[in-house]
Amino acid sequence: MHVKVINPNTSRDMTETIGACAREVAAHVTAVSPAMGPASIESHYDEALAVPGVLSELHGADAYVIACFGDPGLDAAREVADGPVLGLAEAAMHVATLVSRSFSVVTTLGRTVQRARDLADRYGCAAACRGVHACEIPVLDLDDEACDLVAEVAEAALREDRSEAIVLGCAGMGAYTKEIARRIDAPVIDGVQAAVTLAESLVRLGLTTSRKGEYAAPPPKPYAGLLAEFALR
Ligand SMILES: NC(=O)NC1=NC(=O)NC1=O
Repeated sequence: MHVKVINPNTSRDMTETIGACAREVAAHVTAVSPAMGPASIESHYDEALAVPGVLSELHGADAYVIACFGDPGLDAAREVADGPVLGLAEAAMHVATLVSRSFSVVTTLGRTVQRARDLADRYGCAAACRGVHACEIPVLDLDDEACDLVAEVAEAALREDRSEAIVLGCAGMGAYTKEIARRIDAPVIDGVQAAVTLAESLVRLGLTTSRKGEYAAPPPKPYAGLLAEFALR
């Protein structure tokens, strides 16, 4: 079973971190980053510019994970991938509802908070998502020292929201998962590990994206300019 984990940003260190987290829960994982895209994703603009690169990587595996908490390009990926596709937010939020009645999201910048709330609503998890809290830390500053800050925000989130679990709102936080769970004595869900595990489960169930309707293959048409190189068709 081969799961391809696609880091939509082009920061190699993050791709390494993401791959290491994924390999803790799955045997055959390839962690990649597209040749083109933003160094990190912290805005709608970054997210839009990350999608063509994500779509160009959807080949050569049994299942795919889009390893960014905004789930960039998830719906488009499901129209063209040859196996199931999971996003971090969707996977982590659903896993959180399997171990708690309510969860809080701890994310990077305040400007991405509403996006996380929108995704909770889209995935049917709005009632369980008691709050989204930002650490106000840029994605590429999520180094070892940042773990303390993320843990503090997680502890405060549980208290303020009266929630029962924490969803980490960035692929770059995955290395903190066990340490934060130890400090706050509550389940902490890393989207990378949740998505990889669910991806493998779908393959084991013999399930992939339905082609009946919204996720049917896109209608054939020309794609002009640079997109012609990346359009998977
Ligand atoms: N909320 C976030 O900042 N998400 C992310 N930006 C990235 O570049 N990767 C993420 O997971």
